Amino acid sequence: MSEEQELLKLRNEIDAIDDQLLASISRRGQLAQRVGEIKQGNIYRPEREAQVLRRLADQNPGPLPSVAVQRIFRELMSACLALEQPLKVAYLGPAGTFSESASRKHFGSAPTFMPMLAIDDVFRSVEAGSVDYGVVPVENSTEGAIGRTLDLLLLNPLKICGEVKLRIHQHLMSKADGLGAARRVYSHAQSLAQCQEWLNRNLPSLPRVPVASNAEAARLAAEDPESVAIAGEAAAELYGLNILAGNIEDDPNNTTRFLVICQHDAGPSGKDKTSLVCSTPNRAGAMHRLLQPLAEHGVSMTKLQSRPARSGLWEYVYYIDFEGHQSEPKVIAALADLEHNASFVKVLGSYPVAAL
Ligand SMILES: C=C(O[C@@H]1C=C(C(=O)O)C=C[C@H]1O)C(=O)O
Repeated sequence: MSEEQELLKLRNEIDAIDDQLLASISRRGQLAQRVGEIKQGNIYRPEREAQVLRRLADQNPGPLPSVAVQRIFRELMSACLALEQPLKVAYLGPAGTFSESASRKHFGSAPTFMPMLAIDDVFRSVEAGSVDYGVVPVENSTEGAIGRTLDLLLLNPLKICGEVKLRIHQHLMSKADGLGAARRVYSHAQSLAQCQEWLNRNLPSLPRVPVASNAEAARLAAEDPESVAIAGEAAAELYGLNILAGNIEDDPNNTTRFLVICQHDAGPSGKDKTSLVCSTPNRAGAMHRLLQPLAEHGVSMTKLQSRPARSGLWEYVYYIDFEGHQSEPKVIAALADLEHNASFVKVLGSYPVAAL
C-alpha cells in the first residue's frame, strides 16, 4: 500500500470512529436529560462530575494524557448539564481575568459567565439567586491568602461546593511588537509581586503601575502602545495583544486556588475536603486543644490560616481545611469534639478535591 492509500484508509477509519463518537455523545445527552427529569432540586452535581473525571483518568489507556481526556469530558459534561439546566456563573471580573479561566476550567464553556466588579458582588449575586454559582480566588501559592474572600466566607450564609486550582502563567504583553517604546508596566499588585524578580532583572527602570485587575492592565495596554501589561493568555487574546515574554512568573509552580460558592451543599465524592472557620479563647494551649480532635480521629489537616477577627485587637479566627466529607463518621466525630473545644465554629462546606 502506498503512503497515500494508507492515509486515505486511516482517515476513513477516523471518520467511522467520529460517527460512533457522535452517536455515543448524543445518547449520553439523552441520558443526562432523563437524569435531569428524575433529579429533585439541584441539577448540577459537583461530586458526580468529579467522580466521572477521576474514573476516566484511572481508566485511561493512553496515548492521550489523562489531562487531555479529562478536558474533553469536562466539556462534554458541561454540554450535557446545559441540556438539563443552563447555569449562570459569576466570577471576579472583568472578562479575561484568571477567575474567568478558573470558572471555565471548572464548569466547561456551556454556562453563561457573568463578570463582577468585586469579590463582594460575586457573593451578593449568588446569595440573591441572580446566578447559580460564584467563583472567587482564595489563595495564591506565592502571595498567600485573599483576605476579602476569607472575611466574606465568615459573614455569608453561602456554602463552598468546589475548588479549582489554576497554574498561573503571567505574560508580558503589548500592542507593539517590541519593548522599545515601553514607558510603564500595568498589572494587578499580586501579579506585579509574582513577577518582581523578572522585572528587576529585565525591566528595572520601568515604573510598575498597579491597577484593579490584569484584564484592566491589558485593556490599558491595548489603548496605549507606550504601556505594557502583565496578564494571562486569556487577556492577551481578548485585547489582541502580542506576548513579548511568556511565563515570567518568578515561581514556576505559581498556582491560585479558587472556591466555588453556592446556596447548597455538595454530596460526598469519595475524595473530599471540608473547610471551616473557628475561634478559640486566648488561653495557653488553646490552639493545641482546638486541633487535637482532628489528630485523634485520624483526620488530616491540609490548611491552617489565621486572620484578624473584627471583634477585638489581637484576636484571630482560624480557617481550617481537612480531608474528608462532613457526612463521614470520623469527620462527624472530629467536628463534634472540635465544636466542644472552640468558642465558635462555622462549617463552610464539604466539596470534591479538584479533579482537573
Ligand atoms: C447527568 C447528571 O447531571 C449533571 C451532568 C453530569 C454528566 O454529564 O455526567 C454529571 C453531573 C451533573 O452535574 C447526573 O447527575 O448524573
